[in-house]
Amino acid sequence: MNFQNLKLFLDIVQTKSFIRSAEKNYMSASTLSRQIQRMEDEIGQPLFLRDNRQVCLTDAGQRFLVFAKQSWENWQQIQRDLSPDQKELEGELKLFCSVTAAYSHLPTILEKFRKRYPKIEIVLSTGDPAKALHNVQSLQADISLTGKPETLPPNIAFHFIDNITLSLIVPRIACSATQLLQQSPIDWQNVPFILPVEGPARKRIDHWFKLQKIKEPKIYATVEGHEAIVPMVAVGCGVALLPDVVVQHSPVSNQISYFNLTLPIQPFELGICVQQRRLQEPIIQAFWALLSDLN
Ligand SMILES: CC(=O)[C@](C)(O)C(=O)O
Repeated sequence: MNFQNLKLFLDIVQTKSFIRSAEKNYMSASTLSRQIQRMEDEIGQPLFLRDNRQVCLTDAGQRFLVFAKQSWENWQQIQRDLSPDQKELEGELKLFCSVTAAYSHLPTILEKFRKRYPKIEIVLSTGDPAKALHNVQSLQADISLTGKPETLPPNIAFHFIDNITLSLIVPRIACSATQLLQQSPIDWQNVPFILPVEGPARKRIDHWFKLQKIKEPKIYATVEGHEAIVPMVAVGCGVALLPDVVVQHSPVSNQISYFNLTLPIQPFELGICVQQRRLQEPIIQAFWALLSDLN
C-alpha cells in the first residue's frame, strides 16, 4: 500500500465516480480500476460495491476510509514539516462566487485554507455566478466557484465540488401563476417564468423548455444572479427553475413551494476554476493542492 493509492481511494469516495477520479489523476479508468483491485487484493476484501451507475463503499471500505483519511492527512503534515523550504506563504488571493456559494460551499474550503496559510489574505467578491469564468479570464479573480459550462475553455482548469440539482419553485400565495399550475393539462406556454439572464442554470432551463415543448415561454423578467429570483417568486410574480441550494439559503424559502416536475431538470456540476497557466503561482498552487484533500 502506498500513499498515492490511498489518495486514489479518497478521490473515488469524494467524486463517487471512477471515471471522474481517473480524469482528475490523469489516468484511464481501467488503470485506476486495476490499482483499486490491487489494493483490494492486499486488504483481502472489496472496498467498493460497483454497478454501472454508482459507486458505494462496503463495510470494509467504510472502515478503511477512516484509516485512509487519517493516514493521508498525517502524510501531508509530515511532508510540510520536513520540507526544507518551509517558508510561510504570504500574499493575496482574489476569489469570486455567488452569494449562495459564499454560504454553502465556500466556508469549508476557506476554513481549511485559512488554517494552513494564515498569512494569505482572501479577497472575496460575490455576484452573478454566470460571470465567474469571465472574471477568471479577465484576471478580476484568481479563482472562481462556477457551474461547469458545456464546453470548458482549454486554458481553464476545473475542480469538481458538487452536483447542483434544480427545482421548479412557485408562490404560496394565490396568483395567476399558481392558478395556471392547478389546471390539467398545464398550459406551460402561459405560465410566467422568472429566468436568470445567462449561465449554466439558464442553459439547463432552456433545455428543459425544449423537452417540455415550450417554444416561446412567457418571461416575466430575466434577472442577474439567482438569489433575487426567490423573493420575486414569493411575492407572486411568477415561477422559477433554480438551483436547490439557492432556494435553501434564501431568507424567503418558507414563502415558496416546490412543484413536482414530470420531466426533471438536469443538474449541473459546481466547481472551482482557475487559468491553467496560473497553477504554477505558489498561492494558487497551494489552494489547488488543498482542494484535492477536501473529502
Ligand atoms: C452556480 C453557483 O454558484 C450556485 C451555488 O449554484 C448558485 O449560486 O446558483
